[in-house]
Amino acid sequence: MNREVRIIGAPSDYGANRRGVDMGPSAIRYAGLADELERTGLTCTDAGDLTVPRAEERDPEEVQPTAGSAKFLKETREVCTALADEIAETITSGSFPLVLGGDHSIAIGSLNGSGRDEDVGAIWFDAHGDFNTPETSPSGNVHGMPLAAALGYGAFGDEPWASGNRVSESNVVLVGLRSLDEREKEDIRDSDMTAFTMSDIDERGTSEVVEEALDIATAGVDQIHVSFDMDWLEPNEAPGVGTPVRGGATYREAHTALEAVAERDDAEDVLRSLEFVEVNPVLDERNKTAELAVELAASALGKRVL
Ligand SMILES: NC(=[NH2+])NCCC[C@H](N)C(=O)O
Ligand SMILES: [Mn+2]
Ligand SMILES: [Mn+2]
Repeated sequence: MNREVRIIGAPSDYGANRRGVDMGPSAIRYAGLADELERTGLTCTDAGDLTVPRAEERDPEEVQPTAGSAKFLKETREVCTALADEIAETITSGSFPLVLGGDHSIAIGSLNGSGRDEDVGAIWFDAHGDFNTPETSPSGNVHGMPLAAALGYGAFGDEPWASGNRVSESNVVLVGLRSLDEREKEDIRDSDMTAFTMSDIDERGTSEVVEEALDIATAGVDQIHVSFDMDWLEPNEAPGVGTPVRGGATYREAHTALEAVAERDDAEDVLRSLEFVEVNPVLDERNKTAELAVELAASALGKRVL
């Protein structure tokens, strides 16, 4: 990474069913993000946190799980619009946006900001597909919907964020899936995205899968957004997440994956923006998950063992 890194906190928990993920950005900063990036040889500035509507004012009705809806859409729109603007400005100014979530709903803003002026691809490291729509979601939680939202599926087709970006669907690659809802499976299969499951990683190995993901994500576009959900990892490595799923990536696989991203970026300048989401300090063990996010951010941005 040869650009100045600009840290942007997006402390929203409106897309998740468990509170606490709004404290993710502080936990990651507290775990030493800026120092670690500087030790890696990067210059970085911290833009602070975006303003998020006050949780105290949330509608208690919307806190209940409701299939076939999208909870806190107004608040999510507000956060994502601000985030998209911040990312687009950061890129225009020649810096590199490193976004700290917050739950994964903030990625609607990240994809919009990253894909505002240019066709972009995306790699999505996640246990989940995050491809539900308000119609298909079993939970109503928008953190299970950001890819469908940014690409304008279902009721999201009417949202300004669907037409407001140039994310190219055939350049979107999901990596390491292991928990999908039934309708979501069908919709991923029917989409133009590419999906690699945890079984693909078991059979072929992390390096090969991530190299292929990078080839697909960058085919015909210059740059990509990388979205990293901490629940991609095995829960014992990353206990501080709201929706843990067994059978995740190991500590070493996670570093391997992000080192591959960094190497490709070194050679071809492919990284346009990067985010780490779903760190929930309330559920964490002594900030372990935030500390891991710091390590992984450094790997993605060029830290090497030797
Ligand atoms: N970003 C996440 N952790 N997403 C979890 C989504 C879980 C489930 N598929 C849902 O729609 O509710
Ligand atoms: Mn996710
Ligand atoms: Mn997830």
